[in-house]
Amino acid sequence: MTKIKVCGLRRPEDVAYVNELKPDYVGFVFAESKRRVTAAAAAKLASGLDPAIKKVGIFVDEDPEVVRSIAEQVPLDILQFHGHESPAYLESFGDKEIWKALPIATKEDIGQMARYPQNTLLLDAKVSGASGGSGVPFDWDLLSGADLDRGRIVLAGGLNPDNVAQAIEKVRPFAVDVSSGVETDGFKDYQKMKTFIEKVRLAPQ
Ligand SMILES: O=C(O)c1ccccc1NCC(=O)[C@H](O)[C@H](O)COP(=O)(O)O
Repeated sequence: MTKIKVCGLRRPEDVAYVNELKPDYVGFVFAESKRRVTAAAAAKLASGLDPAIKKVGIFVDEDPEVVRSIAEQVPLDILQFHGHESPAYLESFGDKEIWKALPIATKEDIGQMARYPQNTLLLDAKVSGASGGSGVPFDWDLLSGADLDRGRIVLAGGLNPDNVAQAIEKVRPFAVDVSSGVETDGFKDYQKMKTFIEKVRLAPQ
């Protein structure tokens, strides 16, 4: 079954929605973003989460000491990096599970996948001026010929209830990641989240 990550939780209502709908992962954005949360706010939200839902912290070219400090305050299961982090930077977090985001717009971008053989890769749209959470899909056909069996692939970028089944059929990712596609006016929307999760669970696997 394709796993589901809902990214960008920032309100107690968002926690109530995911506790009911039970995606596999939720994300807290600690990078520059309209969805940014402080470590204290994320810790409070995380304390109310169903413990079966894994917590992912999102960072962009952050000082590793700041990442470590946030991971001490918030019980993060996974660190997700959306900047220019090198393999050595990622290795500095030891055994912690890491997801490395790669922005994709061209076939050349696919070549970056080989740089990170150890990590789960999150393939996202490359959008000028945004590190993630843009709500824009990339051309999934760019992945034809890519080594999608190299390890876990998380598909992100502009997924929504209307396109997620097609995305799963085409890419067969380990997980799908959504943020903008389950929002209305910049806030998480219960009905969209519910429909998105239903579409994933009903998609032929
Ligand atoms: O969501 C953000 O605002 C964000 C900002 C900076 C770096 C990463 C960010 N999000 C990371 C995610 O995992 C998003 O879910 C992913 O980029 C997909 O977002 P969307 O296209 O809005 O579904």
